[in-house]
Order: sequence, then C-alpha cells, then structure tokens
Amino acid sequence: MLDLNVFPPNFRWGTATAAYQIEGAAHEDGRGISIWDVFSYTPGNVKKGDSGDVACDHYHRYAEDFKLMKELGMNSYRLSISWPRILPKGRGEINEKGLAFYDRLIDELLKNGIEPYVTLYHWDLPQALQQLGGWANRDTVDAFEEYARIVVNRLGDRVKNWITHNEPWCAAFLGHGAGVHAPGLKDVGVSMQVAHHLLLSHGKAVRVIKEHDSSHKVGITLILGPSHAASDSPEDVAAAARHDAFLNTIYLDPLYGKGYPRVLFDHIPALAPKVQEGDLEIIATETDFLGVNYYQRSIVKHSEQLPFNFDGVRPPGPEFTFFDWEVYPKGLYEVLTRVHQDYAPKEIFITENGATFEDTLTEDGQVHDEQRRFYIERHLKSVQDAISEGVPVNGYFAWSFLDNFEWAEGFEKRFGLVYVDYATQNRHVKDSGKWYSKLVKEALGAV
Ligand SMILES: OC[C@@H]1[C@@H](O)[C@H](O)[C@@H](O)c2nc(CNc3ccccc3)cn21
Repeated sequence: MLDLNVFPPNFRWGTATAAYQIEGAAHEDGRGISIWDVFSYTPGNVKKGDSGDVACDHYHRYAEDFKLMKELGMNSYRLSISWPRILPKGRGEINEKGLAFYDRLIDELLKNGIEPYVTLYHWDLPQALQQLGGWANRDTVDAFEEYARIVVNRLGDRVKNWITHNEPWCAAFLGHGAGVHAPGLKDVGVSMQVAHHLLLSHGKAVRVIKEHDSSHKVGITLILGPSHAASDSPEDVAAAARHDAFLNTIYLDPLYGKGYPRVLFDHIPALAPKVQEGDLEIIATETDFLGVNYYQRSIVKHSEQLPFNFDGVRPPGPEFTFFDWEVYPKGLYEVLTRVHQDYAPKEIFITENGATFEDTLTEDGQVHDEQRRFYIERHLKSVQDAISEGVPVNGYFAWSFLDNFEWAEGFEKRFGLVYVDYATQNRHVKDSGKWYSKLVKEALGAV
C-alpha cells in the first residue's frame, strides 16, 4: 500500500495537539481565563460537564510525553500556545510564568531532537477580550498582533515554524454561527465578520514573524474538505458550490489574493463582512506554506434552509468514525490536488488528520485500534498519491499524539495514538501508535 520512497527525505513526521486540549493547569502560574473555560463551565455545553481544567496534565508531564514522542521516532510536533497563559487579560501585563513554561516546553522538545511547529491560536481566546466583543471586535486583531510579537520575540530563537491560526472556519462558524463552540454565539452575520478579523489578524501576524526573522516559515491551518453535489441537478450543483465557498474558498481565496468568493456573498450580500481599505492586501501577505486539516468530505443538496440554501446529505460510507464522520480517504487527495492547482502554495503540511473510534484499554494495557491504523494508512496513501503528482506535501501531523479534551464532546471522543487513562494519567501507546512509529522510523531510515 504505502511506498515510503515517494515521501521526500526531509518529510516532517509528527503529531499535533492544542494547549486547551492537553495542558490542564487551567488556574496555575497566572494563567488567565479563556472563552473555552467559560464555555466548558456553562452547563449543557460540554458532554458530562467536562473541561480542560486537568485534561492530560501535560503542563506537568511534558517531559515524559516528549521522551515517549522521541522513543516513537517522530521528528516534528505541532503544539499551540495558550494566549491567556501569556497575557491573562489578553493585552497589557505579561505573565512571565506563562512564557517560562513555553521556554521549558520548547527546550525539552529540542533536547529530544523534535522540531516544533507552533500554532499561535487554537481557539482559546482570553475571556477578557471576549468581554470587549472578542473576534467580532476589530480591536482584537491588534491584540492578536501584540500577542504574536511577544511570543515570537521570546521563542523565535528556537521556534522557526509558525502557524498563525488553527481552522478559522471553526472559530468563526462553530463559535459564532452555530454556537456549538466557544463563545457559543448564533449569528451568521457576526461569524462572517469574525472570519474576516481572523484572516486580517493572520496577515498582521505573518508580517510580525517575518519582521522578526525573514527565514522563519509561517502559514495558516485550514480545515478543508470536498463539497460533492448530491445529484447533477443544477440546484444541487449550485448548492455544493456555495458550500465549497462557505467551508473552503472563503478562506483560500482571500489568503491567495483573490478576495472573497462571490458565489457565496452574491447569495447572502447582507451577511458579507465589512472590509476596510487595505484589509485584503494584508490578508494576502505571502506565506511559506499552507496547513491542511482533513477529516471528511461533505455531500450537499439544495435546500430552502436559509441563509445558504444548502443542506448536508448523509454520505454513503460504508465506514464511519465514532464522531459519525464518513471515512473517505480520497477526499484528502482531492483537497491536495485542488489546492495545488488553484492556489499553488509553496509547501503543504497535513497539520491534522485522524479519527476517533471507541477505544478499550485491555487488562495488560493494550489498545487494539485497527480501525484507526487503517484510517491513517489510507490517508497517508492519499498523501503519497498527491506527492506522486507533484503536490509539495512536506509533512504529516497525526491528530493526535494523546487522547485529549475533544471540545464539546469532552473526553468521550479519543483521537490519540497514545491512550490516556485519565484516572491515573498513565499513557499507553495504542496499536496505531506502534504502527505509526514503525512507519516513521522506516521512513526516516532509522530502522
Ligand atoms: O475533532 C478533532 C480535531 C480537534 O480536536 C482539533 O482541535 C481541531 O483542530 C479539529 N478540527 C477538526 C475538523 N473540524 C471540526 C468539526 C466539528 C467539530 C470539531 C472540529 C477536527 N479537529
């Protein structure tokens, strides 16, 4: 199935996590409150009332976690910085203990020979900024720029690879349109303005990073997936085109200098974001790579449902994850070839790909998760096929290193290559993690 010779010799093999999902220590060493603390503490928002208060206790266990990561042979690791750990009020007073934690974290990674890829924003906005309007307030763009400058100035001597934002679609739509993520708002028009402010803050942060050191590599991570029409009827085809804009090109187009997609905003002109002079130029500031998160495709039909007049159709499967997401590896190939053809990023990294299945820890500490192993194998084959056709994919970060806090699903949904027994905080490498380790070591020629 896989031919590792197809992957370039300097390919980055790793895993990805996010601060709020693994760190815990939510009220330790001066960390401020984030919108996800508030959202999690609000009854009904998160399954079983779970929160990131403790999570994987990575704040205290990072050294053992990175030792395990090294033993598994990975050469890269994608992590995120907790903004409220650095700036408890979002702006102004800096929390030295927060910066010192990330100093220790990065030093420990480098000591283990693992290259850090750092995400500046993975959804955990300081609550103090939310109280001023959050991402719906254009002032938050300046706050993010200040935060980026503080982090890059502190860690930029050791961190050379930066991701400004993780999945602005989720932060904007799930958080402000659907209301199923923090801050839990349900206003599509607001979500579109939030998307614009997130993109604008991305462009500002790119310039901050490049001013610090032009040799640093910077990009953004998008959740991307094919939007397939449910039928070849003109109505369904048009609905799928609007959905493609809603999920994919609303971000890809402005990032690559094409402005916002008219196919969407001609349909919902009243919901279009307010764009100021110069904004689109900042958003389109040149980047070094595109981070692609891929999990599934969408099948779309015409609907009377406003404002988009599209609706999802259950995919045929036959395989589905515990999240009820269709297993569709071909979609990753479709995304990669489309992005390469339409936008031609210099490099692409798969910054997340993985699946949740119902994992069981056996008496002897094993997790036999063949479904997850097979999922990853087939998606790596899609990456291999894209590379064979000239798509410059230079890394794959499995989601996730550890089981962790899965947002509104709490700890019920496990994505890790490593099982976390939350009662003991013991780590157990799953069969999929053992398989991935063997593959990485073979790919890196360390076997
Ligand atoms: O759900 C798995 C991961 C999540 O843990 C990451 O923090 C996040 O970057 C991420 N994005 C997706 C794709 N989008 C999505 C859709 C519905 C709920 C949550 C995420 C999956 N994942």
